[in-house]
Amino acid sequence: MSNPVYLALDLPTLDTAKALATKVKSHVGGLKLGLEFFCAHGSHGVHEIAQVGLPIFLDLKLHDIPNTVAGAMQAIHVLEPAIVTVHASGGRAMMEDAKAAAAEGTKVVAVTMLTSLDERDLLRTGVSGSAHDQVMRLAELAEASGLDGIVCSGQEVGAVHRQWKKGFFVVPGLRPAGSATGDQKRVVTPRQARDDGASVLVIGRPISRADDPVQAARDIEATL
Ligand SMILES: O=C(O)c1cc(=O)[nH]c(=O)n1[C@@H]1O[C@H](COP(=O)(O)O)[C@@H](O)[C@H]1O
Repeated sequence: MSNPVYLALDLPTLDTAKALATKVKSHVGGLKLGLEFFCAHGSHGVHEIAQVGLPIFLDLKLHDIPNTVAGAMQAIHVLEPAIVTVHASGGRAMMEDAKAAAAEGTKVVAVTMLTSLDERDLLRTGVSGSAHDQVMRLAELAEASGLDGIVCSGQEVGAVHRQWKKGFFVVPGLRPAGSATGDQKRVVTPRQARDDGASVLVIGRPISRADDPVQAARDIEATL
């Protein structure tokens, strides 16, 4: 089985991101480039990181009217990402058009409820009920819209997997036992998420901020 860990390269410079990716590349299965990276380094940065030779997850979390999101999806064909994110709360038409505009080999997955939110945060956005119900509702909408899968926390992935057998599930908010959670609120261990059906494990700071990132990546790999 290939390594399910995608390393989140949320780092200040292109050089540090590329150096880290090169160092840990034998111990992770892919590289995730998010908003911080893309705003700073754009397409040029993505091409640079692609040279490391691992699949690229372009985490742009697109959320706009259908026409605009479809245009953005078309604009990134040239970057050949393995995975791209949109927000499920953008609605069915937006997700349908995003998938229709994506390149053939790109998986489009919908962010349901960010792992940095808990139920009190959800209520403040006007949504009452549990994180579980919110994720299940948006997962159903993403599946009906023809997407490949969703992003959710490890606390919900088991339930979503039981409901959507062939879905592709991206799980961030992962922390090895005993490590700092930082801004993440719905957290599980990488092993727990994998056992519950995660297809991809997104891990950033537990590797990138470790004193020895290679050892941290190896230690996580050994638990899987
Ligand atoms: O879409 C994501 O990747 C994502 C969704 C989500 O709900 N929570 C979440 O943390 N992420 C991303 O996953 C990564 C987690 O990083 P760490 O908390 O440092 O492991 C970051 O790059 C986030 O942007």
